[in-house]
Formats: sequence, C-alpha cells, structure tokens
Amino acid sequence: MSGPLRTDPRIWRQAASVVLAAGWKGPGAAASSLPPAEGFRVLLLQRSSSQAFLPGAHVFPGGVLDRADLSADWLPIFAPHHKPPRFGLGPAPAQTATFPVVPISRPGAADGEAAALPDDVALRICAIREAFEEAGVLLLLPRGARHVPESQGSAPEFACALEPPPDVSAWRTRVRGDARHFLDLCAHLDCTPNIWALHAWSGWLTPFIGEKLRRFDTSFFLCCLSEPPPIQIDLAEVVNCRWSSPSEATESFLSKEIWLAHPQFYEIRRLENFASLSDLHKFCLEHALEGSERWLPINCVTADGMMIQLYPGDELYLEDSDFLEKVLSTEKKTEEIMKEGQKFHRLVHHHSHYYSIHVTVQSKGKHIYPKNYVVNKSHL
Ligand SMILES: Nc1ncnc2c1ncn2[C@@H]1O[C@H](COP(=O)(O)O)[C@@H](OP(=O)(O)O)[C@H]1O
Ligand SMILES: CCC(=O)SCCNC(=O)CCNC(=O)[C@H](O)C(C)(C)COP(=O)(O)O
Ligand SMILES: [Mg+2]
Repeated sequence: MSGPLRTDPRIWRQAASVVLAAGWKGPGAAASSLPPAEGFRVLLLQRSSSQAFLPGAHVFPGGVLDRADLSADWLPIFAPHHKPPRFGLGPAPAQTATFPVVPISRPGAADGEAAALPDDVALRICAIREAFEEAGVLLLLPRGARHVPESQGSAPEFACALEPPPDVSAWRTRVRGDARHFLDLCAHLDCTPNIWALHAWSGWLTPFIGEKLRRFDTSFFLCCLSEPPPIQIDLAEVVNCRWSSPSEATESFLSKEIWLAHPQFYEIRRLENFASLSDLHKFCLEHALEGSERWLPINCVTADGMMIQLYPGDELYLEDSDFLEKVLSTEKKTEEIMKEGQKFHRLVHHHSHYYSIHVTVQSKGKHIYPKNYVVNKSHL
C-alpha cells in the first residue's frame, strides 16, 4: 500500500541545498597519504549551536524556499538568457519516484494559482540565494556571459562565482532580512542566477523523528566550480566553514572534529566515487535529463539501541504510509539483522560519530550509490 502521508502539511517545508565542489590546487592537493580521488573539495558550513534544527552540524549551503524564489518578477531577470516555460533547463524530468506523496504547499501560493516559475527553477534560485546569504558566494551570470557548459572540441567548462561587489555586506544584510532583495541585487548587478550550473543531484525528506517536529523536502543540487571562491560566513546562522575532500570530511567526522547528519554523510560517501572534478562534472551533465530521486529514509531502532536507516531498494524498506509516521523498532540486534539480510541499501547509526553504509543493490536509474563503508572495529 502506498499513499500520501497523513501528517500535518504545516510540518513540511520545501528546501534546497547546493553541494559546491571546487577544483583544488591548494595545500594538501598532492599529499601522499590521501587517495587519488582528491582533486576537489566541497564546501561545508557549520550551523550555529542556537539553530533549532541540526544545531552545530556541518551541512551544504541551503535553506527553505521563500515565496520570493517563485516570483514572476524573475522573468525579466532571466529574459537575456532564457524564457519560460523551461528557462533553458531542458525538458522537465520525468517524475521517477511517486512514493511518498508529501503534502507541501508552495510558500504563499493560493490553491490552483498558476506558478510563474517551475519548481526546479525556483528551487535552484533558492539554493543560489542561500549560498549567498550563508556563505557570500554569488552564483550569478552577467548579461552576455555564456552558460552552455560545453565549448566545441574542449572539455566542459566549470562554473565561476561572481566577484562580490564592494557593497556586498549591505546587500547581504538586506537579502537576509527579506529574500525579495536578492532579485533587486541581481537587477542591480545586471546578472541572472546561474541556474544552469546547478545539476539535480538528489532529494531527501526528513525521516519521522517525532510528532510536530519540522520536516524538510530538500532538493540537493551539485555545482562544479573551477576553484574555491572566497567564503564569507554570516556568523549568525553559520559559524564556521571548511573546504574538505570527501575522505577528509569522513575523517573529520570520525575524529569528532565535525558532526554530519545522515544525508550529508551519505552524499559525502557518494562523492568519494569520483576521481576528479572533471569526472564529477561529466557525470552531472550526462545524468542531467534524468532528474533526481527523492528519498524518505525509514528509521528502525534495534534491540541493542542502534538505528538502521533504510533507503529505497533495501529489502526491509516498505513503501507503506502506515510505517512512515512512526519509528520502526525490532527485537533483533543490529548484527543479527545484518547477518540475515542480502539486499542492502542502508546506513547503520552505530553512534553519533560512526555510521556505516551497506549497499548491495544497483541504482534504479543512472545515479551512483556510495560504496560500502564500514570502519575497522578499533575505531569504535
Ligand atoms: N543568528 C542566528 N542564530 C541562529 N539561527 C539563526 C540566526 N539567524 C537566523 N537563524 C535561523 O536560520 C534559519 C533560516 O535558515 P534558512 O534561511 O537557511 O532556511 C531560521 O531557523 P528557523 O527556521 O528555525 O527559524 C532562522 O531562525
Ligand atoms: C540525525 C537527524 C537527521 O539526520 S534528520 C535529517 C536532516 N536532513 C534533512 O532533513 C534533509 C536534508 N536537508 C538539509 O540538510 C538542509 O540543509 C536543511 C533542510 C537542514 C536546511 O535547513 P535550514 O535550517 O537552513 O532552513
Ligand atoms: Mg540554511
């Protein structure tokens, strides 16, 4: 049985995050102790300890969709580059996963109101605005600049962040106060949000943790930048930042230097599959027309007090809405469950700084899953 979640629609928020992956030639690029898949770093921002959701966690830039991200006022800003309905993003990706249906209404939209921008455009604008608010990164394209990723006969080009204008701090304060000012900033700079540099990557729904707790339907995008732009954290919502390779981020998590929530850990492990920024970029361009899957993880608490997080494709994952608003529990211990299973797509939460990932199934689409990740018992 599958169907809509019965949860209160006010619990859910639409959100967008962007994984900024940048070419890395700085210190450590040639460090011999690191595996070869280290030609790029991703930006991680540390959330303030006073945040209500995931306090202190390291996350990718992102946040909640604002009604300003959906405004028809964006049409003239996009006009020099592309027009509705698809704004140059190519055909709308087919809806691959219909489960689960989550009752989310667009911010500020009246029922039945036609949207000026498609969701995948508005969510990209949201992710770009959040990257500016939280990290000071301007993923904008000046009028006249080319956004087509491939130049004939040469390798696809990576994106570049715009150099911030001298009055950037004042603009940032304004945008953080009211998201509509992001549109004013783009008009002032005669630039357009570079939605074409953001590739659909994945989608994560917050699993059920408790009644009345807020939940997010977050679209993750990936953006390949030729080099890391300067970062100016806002020192409010975000208190620290770092550029880490996937293996560095994993090591920092294991050594308790940073804390990662499950989706970020999964995505970092997934990125470990790519040997270079070029490989990652090529994969994004090839994968573009497929869109991304959106997963609702199901948490299952085991008899030894650990938690197994199940993803679609795992033999214990149930597309049954009855199971989606409660945490599953079992009388069995983690080891027992792991011994008796075969089709795995799951993360085992051993403790707050040790998660293992078990994948024995193939991705249904063309996306790539992380490799198995199990740390030596001496780490525990
Ligand atoms: N100085 C600060 N310290 C901690 N959290 C802050 C903050 N300024 C803003 N925030 C919180 O950051 C969140 C906004 O995130 P985003 O813009 O990325 O969606 C809001 O959380 P709430 O939604 O819990 O109010 C907001 O309250
Ligand atoms: C251990 C508890 C968990 O892991 S709950 C899962 C948390 N992740 C999500 O809910 C989906 C992924 N989305 C994000 O991580 C986003 O960064 C965001 C939704 C936390 C952004 O929120 P913001 O407070 O910045 O609006
Ligand atoms: Mg945020």
